[in-house]
Amino acid sequence: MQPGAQNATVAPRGPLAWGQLNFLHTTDTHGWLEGHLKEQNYGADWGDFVSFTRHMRHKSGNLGVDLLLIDTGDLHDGNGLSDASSPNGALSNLVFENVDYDLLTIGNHELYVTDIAYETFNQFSKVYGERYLTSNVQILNNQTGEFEYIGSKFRYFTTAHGLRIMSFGVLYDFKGNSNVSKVIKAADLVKETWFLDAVQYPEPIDLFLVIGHNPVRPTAGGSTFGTLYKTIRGLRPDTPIQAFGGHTHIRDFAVFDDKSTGLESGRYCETVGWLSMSGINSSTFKGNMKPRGVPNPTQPAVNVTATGGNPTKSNLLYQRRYLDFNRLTFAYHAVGSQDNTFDLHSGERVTDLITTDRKALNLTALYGCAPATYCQSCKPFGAEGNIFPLLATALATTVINQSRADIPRLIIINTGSVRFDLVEGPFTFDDSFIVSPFTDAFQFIPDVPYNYASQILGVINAGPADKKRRDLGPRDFSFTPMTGEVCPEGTAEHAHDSLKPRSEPMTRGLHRRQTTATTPGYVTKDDFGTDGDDTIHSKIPFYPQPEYLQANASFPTDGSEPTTVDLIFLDFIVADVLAALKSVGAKEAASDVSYYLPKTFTTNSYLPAYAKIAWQANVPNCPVGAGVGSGS
Ligand SMILES: O=c1ccn([C@@H]2O[C@H](COP(=O)(O)O)[C@@H](O)[C@H]2O)c(=O)[nH]1
Ligand SMILES: [Zn+2]
Ligand SMILES: [Zn+2]
Repeated sequence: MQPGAQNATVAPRGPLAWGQLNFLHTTDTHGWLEGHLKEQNYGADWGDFVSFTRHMRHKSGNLGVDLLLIDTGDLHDGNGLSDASSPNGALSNLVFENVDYDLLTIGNHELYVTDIAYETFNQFSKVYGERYLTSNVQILNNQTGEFEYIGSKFRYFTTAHGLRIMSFGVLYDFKGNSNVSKVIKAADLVKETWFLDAVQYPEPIDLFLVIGHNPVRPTAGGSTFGTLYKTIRGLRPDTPIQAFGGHTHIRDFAVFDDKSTGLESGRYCETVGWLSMSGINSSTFKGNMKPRGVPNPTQPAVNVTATGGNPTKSNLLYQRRYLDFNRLTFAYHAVGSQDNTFDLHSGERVTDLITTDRKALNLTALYGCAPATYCQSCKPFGAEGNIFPLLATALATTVINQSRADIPRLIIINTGSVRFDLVEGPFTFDDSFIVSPFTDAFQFIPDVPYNYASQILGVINAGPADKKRRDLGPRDFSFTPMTGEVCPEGTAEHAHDSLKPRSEPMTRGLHRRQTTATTPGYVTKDDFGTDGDDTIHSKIPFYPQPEYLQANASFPTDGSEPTTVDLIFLDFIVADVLAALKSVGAKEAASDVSYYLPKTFTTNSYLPAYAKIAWQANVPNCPVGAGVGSGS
């Protein structure tokens, strides 16, 4: 745990059930390897996770069962530890690599920027070798001029206790990658000869493992698991298929059929997914089907939340759990691994490395003192305490081209560029990445007639979901409801609703007010019901937010409308803005677009610039630790 972080106070609901085959799953860590320094629920760091995984491996050995560790990508963009280095991930990947994963796959955030794509290919993928699966992602080899797979297309392997597994790693049909990589669509992948040959491999297959940076629920917009599942099931009617997904940042568990399920394990080092299963038929399995001295999995693959459920004929039994990323949880579940000492030298070394990196990156450098907590979804859009009015003020204050400062301007950003709540108290270099990590720059079209410019926000916010995010294919799921997000109707419903806006799962400001034994946090409903959260939490209010935010500045002071405005927007959303201009009949087009500010002033710049202007005076009286700690 990093200096200043706190441990959780509420223990897990009970011991984990261990089966014949067990999994620990992380996804969408986005650089949060230092842990959540301002929240008790998620206070563990990557060093604690290293100790935990080693204890769990040891325990699996004692129990005579298999344990596989899986990660499904998105390693950067979201935290200073990953994003303050160049290229981002250069230091955090070295921390991440201390976990001995069995299978990993690539996320979209490894492919937006060419340097990062090559760092992933040349460095990260080599650390894990054949365990890094990229069944549908290739990169340009500069030497040969040919595209080659970044990692392995598939991996056929036998576990320590003799299970024979065929595995694939499939990224959703991502379209926002830089031009040095190629993402092969799932519909094409499943027609490729090598894929069909791997599914019909001549050696016995006891289980298919399909991991992907890919929403795990096949019916979720944007997921390609349905395509993969149908193809494999069509050729192999009786073999269990187990999926692990990501990208939508939710806790979710989906039942595909009586021997196929999928787990998705949240985001940002808030969640470690646990899945155990027994009943896999295998002539070579030499371990224990029902390990003794621990609970064993009991749930058949029946969707208990669907009306009527679905019948099961298979012998497979499962348990899924979503573990909170804190030391109390890790120590609780590691008990019995060898002795009473949770911290291992290997873990402590990683904790020290993170501390050293944080110092070297100067992550605690202070821009100002935030006077309050501003959350992404715990308050209605525009309400006091909602982050977006603050961001509109910050944009209006800082996005100024001095040569055009007096010209009225509209500034539009995508709310997806905002990744986390902004907490009362010190606003640091680290926090600047936590809230707004991307480096999207501000473009503009000068002198757009106001009657056109004023319609753009409405058009893009009302636009069909499949037009909203440039990096997703048709049936985009811009909703991304963090399941754990404490939504009034329960989280899984949101996961199925492709029109719900993106949101965030926790509201740190609220945590301070909680005084009962249950702390606010994830409350998940999935196909196995409502008992998946390892620590029982109370709900946090959730309000959907629009996809785009607009600020205005230098408007006439007499309240009249300007005739023309500078229409400013992020380069990330230029295509959406141009399409909207066209749809309202404006003549402005791509050739009219240029940069409003130097490209170095980005979505990661405007909040620090604003904090220096508005929040520096508060620094001497800054309540250090304000907004910190759930349940305190
Ligand atoms: O340059 C960028 C890149 C991404 N975004 C936003 O992030 C999401 C994708 O994040 P995931 O973690 O993969 O879900 C994308 O849809 C954008 O909303 C961005 O704003 N700028
Ligand atoms: Zn992600
Ligand atoms: Zn993603």
